[in-house]
Amino acid sequence: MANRLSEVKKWRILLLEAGPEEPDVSMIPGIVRTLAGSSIDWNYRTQPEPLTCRSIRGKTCAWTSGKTMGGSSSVNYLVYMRGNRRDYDHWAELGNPGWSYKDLLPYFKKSENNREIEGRDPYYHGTGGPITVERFSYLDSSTVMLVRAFNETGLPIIDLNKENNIGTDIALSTSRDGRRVSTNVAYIKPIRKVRPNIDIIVNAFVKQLIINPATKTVRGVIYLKNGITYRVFAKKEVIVSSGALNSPKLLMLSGIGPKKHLESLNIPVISNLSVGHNLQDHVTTHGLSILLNNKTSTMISAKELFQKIRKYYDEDPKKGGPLSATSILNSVAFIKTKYANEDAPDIQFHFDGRNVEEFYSDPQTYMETNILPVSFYNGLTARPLLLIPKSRGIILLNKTNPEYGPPLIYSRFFTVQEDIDVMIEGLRYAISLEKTDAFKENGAHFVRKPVKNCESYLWGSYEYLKCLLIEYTTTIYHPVGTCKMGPPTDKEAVVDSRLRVYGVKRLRVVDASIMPFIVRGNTNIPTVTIAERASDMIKEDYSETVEIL
Ligand SMILES: Cc1cc2nc3c(=O)[nH]c(=O)nc-3n(C[C@H](O)[C@H](O)[C@H](O)COP(=O)(O)OP(=O)(O)OC[C@H]3O[C@@H](n4cnc5c(N)ncnc54)[C@H](O)[C@@H]3O)c2cc1C
Repeated sequence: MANRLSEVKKWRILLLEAGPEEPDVSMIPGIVRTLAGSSIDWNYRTQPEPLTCRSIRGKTCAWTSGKTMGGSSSVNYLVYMRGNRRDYDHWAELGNPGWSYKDLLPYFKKSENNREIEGRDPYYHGTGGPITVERFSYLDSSTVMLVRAFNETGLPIIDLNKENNIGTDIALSTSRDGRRVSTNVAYIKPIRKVRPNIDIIVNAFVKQLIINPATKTVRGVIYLKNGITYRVFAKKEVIVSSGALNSPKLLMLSGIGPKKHLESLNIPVISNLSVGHNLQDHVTTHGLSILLNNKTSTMISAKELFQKIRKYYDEDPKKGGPLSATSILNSVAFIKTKYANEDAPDIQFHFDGRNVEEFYSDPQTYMETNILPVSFYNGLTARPLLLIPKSRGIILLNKTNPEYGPPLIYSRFFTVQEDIDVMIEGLRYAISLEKTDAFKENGAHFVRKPVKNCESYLWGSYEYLKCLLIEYTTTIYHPVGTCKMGPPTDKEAVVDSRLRVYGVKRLRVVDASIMPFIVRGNTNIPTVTIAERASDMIKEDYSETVEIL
């Protein structure tokens, strides 16, 4: 947003970011796990609930979210994915003109600098955009094995970023020469200190919007930096892009949200809207493990690990090797189970590497402490993701400390039975991969030993798989929907199709929170596309022609 809006020479843009500058460490794809729980993570956790995260420490799940320039795109797993045509056509059908797949395809292409264009259809892919997109040069045998295995089950190997994404492939990544390309790297770094009309303040925590209660007009924001409170005023408008967890928090603190909830906290209500409702994410489980054999295990000693790190640092300009990639995380497949009622997938598969013995000996501790680079493992965890959940969560303000305390995240995963049933289909599909030649040749097999707290069920049975979902719940951190876009007739809508907040003037929300329904794929590029689309809408609304500085 800040990049595209500052293309208009006569506009002045102020970008406030609660976190610090993006640290160098986040550039290294292979050590992405170290970023969760670090000082550039908001370190939020879900609230305890009966059907989720029961065997995770404190019966709550971590919900990692980036707190740095680039936001979650600076801590994410770099998978480049757009979702399915139906996702966007559905948004438009709900009464959101301008958001169909046809409307958005030019914006997907606009942000993309695809360095593998020879093998791809230029109708769908762009080469002139700020986000470099390529495959990691490092590939290990398990990554290839998984795509081969899915292919053997009948899934075609396809470009997963066309309109229909039922199939499998090794995913593209938002990286360049073995380094992360976050939105900060792509959009902000190139224009910083180049365009005189953009100011960026980091470590600036926005506490509240300044709203004239009589006219319901947003005038600016109040932010805190180094213990000092500042008030800053906008001539045109304020755009909130704090992500699906923090945008609803900021709106509610400013009096925009569900009346009853705000009144219970003595917050004067400016606009009574369903802010924080409609929370959706791609839920999955840590519970299912695949063991590899000595030949395909990539586990290394501590000494070798240090050598790899040194090698990564020394390589220039193009980084290679295991630290330059997120290896196994890039084997992706999309399937349609018997529950899908559209010609589109309802399960996506991701895999993660793990040390199987350590996981089994103490799953809780392993999950909270595993920060080994992702390319080193002796086993895998198979993660079917629920692409179109029916359950809906909610975000509320923290009663004891609404301003500085974390928001209360009630994921409410699996509160609709069908979500469990679809996921069980996904888990069974994953287990069926064991029969493929690809698995057999790689010596890969499922560990048929029940995990802790699910011992009373027969491994592989419906009840056992359900137990994995409820005890070892996780998401891959794709929260969306909490400031839902919709027409005025939609009682849950928070913003209209031009992303203006209902009942308040001069305020928009532009981030993953506006998605009315979650997309069938990873959410970074869809969010970038929302920002690209919204920037043009804002320029249209002010009838501005762009003159690049
Ligand atoms: C661990 C992880 C792995 C992921 N993996 C992938 C992946 O591989 N592929 C993919 O496509 N997607 C992935 N995602 C999801 C994707 O990164 C997000 O959907 C996307 O970045 C969301 O963008 P956003 O702008 O809505 O929010 P964010 O990126 O979260 O940005 C919000 C920004 O606002 C700032 N902020 C919040 N509150 C305030 C405040 N009060 N004052 C000032 N600033 C504030 C935050 O610090 C942050 O910088 C992953 C996410 C995570 C966390």
